[in-house]
Amino acid sequence: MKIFSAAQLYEADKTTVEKQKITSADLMERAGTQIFQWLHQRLNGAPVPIHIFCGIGDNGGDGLVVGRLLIEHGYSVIVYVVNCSDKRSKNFLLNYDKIKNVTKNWPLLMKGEDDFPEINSEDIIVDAIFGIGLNRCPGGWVKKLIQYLNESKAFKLAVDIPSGLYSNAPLEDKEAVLKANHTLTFQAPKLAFFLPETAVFAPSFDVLDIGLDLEFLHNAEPLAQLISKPEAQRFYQTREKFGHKGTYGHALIVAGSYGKMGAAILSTTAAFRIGSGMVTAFVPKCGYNILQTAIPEAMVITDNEEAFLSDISFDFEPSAIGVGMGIGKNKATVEALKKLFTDSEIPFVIDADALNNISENKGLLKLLPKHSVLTPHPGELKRLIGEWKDDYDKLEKVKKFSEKHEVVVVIKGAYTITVYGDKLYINTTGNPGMATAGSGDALSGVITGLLSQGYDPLLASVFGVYMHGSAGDIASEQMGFEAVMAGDIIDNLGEAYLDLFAQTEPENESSEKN
Ligand SMILES: NC(=O)C1=CN([C@@H]2O[C@H](COP(=O)(O)OP(=O)(O)OC[C@H]3O[C@@H](n4cnc5c(N)ncnc54)[C@H](OP(=O)(O)O)[C@@H]3O)[C@@H](O)[C@H]2O)[C@@H](O)CC1
Ligand SMILES: Nc1ncnc2c1ncn2[C@@H]1O[C@H](COP(=O)(O)OP(=O)(O)O)[C@@H](O)[C@H]1O
Ligand SMILES: [K+]
Repeated sequence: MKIFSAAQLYEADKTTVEKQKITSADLMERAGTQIFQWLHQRLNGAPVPIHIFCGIGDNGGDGLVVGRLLIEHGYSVIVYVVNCSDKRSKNFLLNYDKIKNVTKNWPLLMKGEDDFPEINSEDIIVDAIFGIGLNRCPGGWVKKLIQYLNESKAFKLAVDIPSGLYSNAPLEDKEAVLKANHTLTFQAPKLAFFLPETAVFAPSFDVLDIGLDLEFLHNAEPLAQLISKPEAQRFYQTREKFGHKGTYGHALIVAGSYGKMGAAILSTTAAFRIGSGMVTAFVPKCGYNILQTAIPEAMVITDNEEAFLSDISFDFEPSAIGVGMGIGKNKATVEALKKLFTDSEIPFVIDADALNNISENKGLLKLLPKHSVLTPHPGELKRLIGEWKDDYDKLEKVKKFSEKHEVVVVIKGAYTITVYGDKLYINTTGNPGMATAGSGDALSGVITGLLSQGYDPLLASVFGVYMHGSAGDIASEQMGFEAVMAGDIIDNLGEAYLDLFAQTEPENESSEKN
């Protein structure tokens, strides 16, 4: 699924009106009707008070449509107009008139703090104050209203986007954004829903299809691609009936040091579980018995040093190399990395201490084979590219870094974002159960294992991140977030493959669940 900018959505809106020969009011009616249906399906006529806060633009117009339809269906509705300006939009005015036909309780005009209503915790708040047309940070009493609503325990449903959030620009004041419990967004999710600083305001959302022109949406270059099951299914490469272990490559995992041999075990196992034909672990001497005992399927080569890596030499040609998990920052290890990067031509997966060593010895970057995959968590990324002002600045810096060094960068997080050149791929699987030691080691093993099977570096990254998250989701469903350990993610990679093509109940066609 594509993520578009606010400007592109306005353009899509315009094209749709022209091509479908409808008015923009018709489009607003579609949007409002979808929100109404979502609520109606869940409330089923329940007499719960619904407070709808409408701004004076088209987002407010949507709120008025929802209000009218709810009133027509007998719901207990109070509509407020957050009267922050006299410049009301055409479609706001049209729907302001229309709502007067269905109720004697005209919308309440709010002009300041004295007008803030009492809201009970069992009530529902619909936030239609600002949508993607927000053009400055909310201030004055409107900011206070947002804070007032945030303090309420009532369920908060945002229309299109939580008010105060820009769809694709940095946050100015986090005190001036509505903290929605759920957001119903039109046609395409907004970039702000996926970035750490802003995603907290839209922790869950549904995308409502309002029938914007498909040709326009198809041809428009998105800000980012969202990777869900349909995309992952397209990336999957079928296992051949007559394939043998050589067909699926020989991955080399260069990992571990004294006290951190678990990292090598996790990555090696993950490379196997994702489908590598053969996996060799390269570890310091102290890891020999540990690896051979923990993973009998793996071959093991040891360094001359007992406790850390000093010379990474091997006598076969791996089809992919994953390096860095738990290797530490010994000087000899940095030299060993230098030689490894210089001698190899195939793309690497670079993780953990290999990233930290690169950050401290930037010359190593130049030695990396093109299209290598770097998998930093936010701390490692900061060491690699320096501080950023905000999430958007971070993305721009990573794009530049990716272009300059011709590498894929996987920014790990709740929504992991893979960056390649100026393209962004946002993953949708994964959960807080995965915030546990070693889950990153599992991911680097997964990506290395996919590379070894012939997936190209970008596909291996995007598909690997999806599968790793999906395995984490299955593990969490089985045992709850808290109990998940990295090994459980790896153990469920097989289930994640099965889930990729499992038959499921058809979803409501008009909405995509997040
Ligand atoms: N595009 C689509 O496909 C469809 C879009 N639809 C809906 O339209 C929504 C976009 O509507 P929109 O363009 O009218 O903008 P909106 O978000 O209501 O806000 C603009 C108003 O707020 C004001 N304002 C802004 N910032 C402010 C501030 N800090 N403090 C105070 N005022 C501020 C600004 O005032 P001004 O700058 O003119 O003073 C202006 O009046 C979109 O999110 C979706 O819900 C659907 O109906 C159909 C399909
Ligand atoms: N809240 C979360 N939601 C989804 N995925 C998460 C969450 N927290 C962590 N993860 C995933 O778990 C992995 C953690 O990696 P990392 O921080 O390198 O762990 P470690 O260094 O312990 O191996 C990443 O793939 C990250 O995306
Ligand atoms: K809103």
